[in-house]
Amino acid sequence: MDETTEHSIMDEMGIRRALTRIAHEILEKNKGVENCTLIGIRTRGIYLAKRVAERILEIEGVPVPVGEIDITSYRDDRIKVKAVEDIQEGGNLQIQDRKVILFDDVLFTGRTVRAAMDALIDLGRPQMIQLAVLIDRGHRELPIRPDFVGKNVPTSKSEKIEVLLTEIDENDQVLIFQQRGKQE
Ligand SMILES: O=P(O)(O)OC[C@H]1O[C@H](OP(=O)(O)OP(=O)(O)O)[C@H](O)[C@@H]1O
Ligand SMILES: O=c1cc[nH]c(=O)[nH]1
Repeated sequence: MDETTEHSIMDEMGIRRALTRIAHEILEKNKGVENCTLIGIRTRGIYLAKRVAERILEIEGVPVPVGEIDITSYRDDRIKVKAVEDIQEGGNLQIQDRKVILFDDVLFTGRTVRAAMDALIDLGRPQMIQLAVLIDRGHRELPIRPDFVGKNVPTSKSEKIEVLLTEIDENDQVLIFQQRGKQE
């Protein structure tokens, strides 16, 4: 592995509290979740969206549709469109005229989110798009600002953030690394 000097900056409890707060903030900003659809960007954004939907159900007693988007093939100039799938029901999700809340684990340059927004707009015209991220590490290269943030983490460009989630990793944790060979 390239990375050295690893530090944990968020543990399981910290992630749980941040997602609970984001669930409350989504409910407050949207005055409920009527007409809202949560869409997670592969891979970990999907699990974050699912967890927040579970919190919203607990708090408000209202189910909110959750979908996923895989933008691997859209990054930068690639234009191929892939379907948004409903990971709860296995079918396609309607995003036309919906308030779409996009989820990703880390926001860095903003290129992934831009690609996701391009793909969504190709698929149908959402009423609006909001953005939720677990970690905002700065260094934006595009004018993109999240509406909901688990934790703002000032970083140098030579550092790397890694989000671990129990759905696919050994535990829930956020790590920061100094990448060897990269200048601060
Ligand atoms: O704002 P950006 O500069 O686009 O960076 C953020 C993206 O980087 C990571 O994905 P990555 O492409 O590293 O793939 P991964 O999800 O498989 O780690 C992360 O999951 C975000 O989607
Ligand atoms: O530090 C970073 C930057 C982009 N994407 C990540 O997952 N981590």
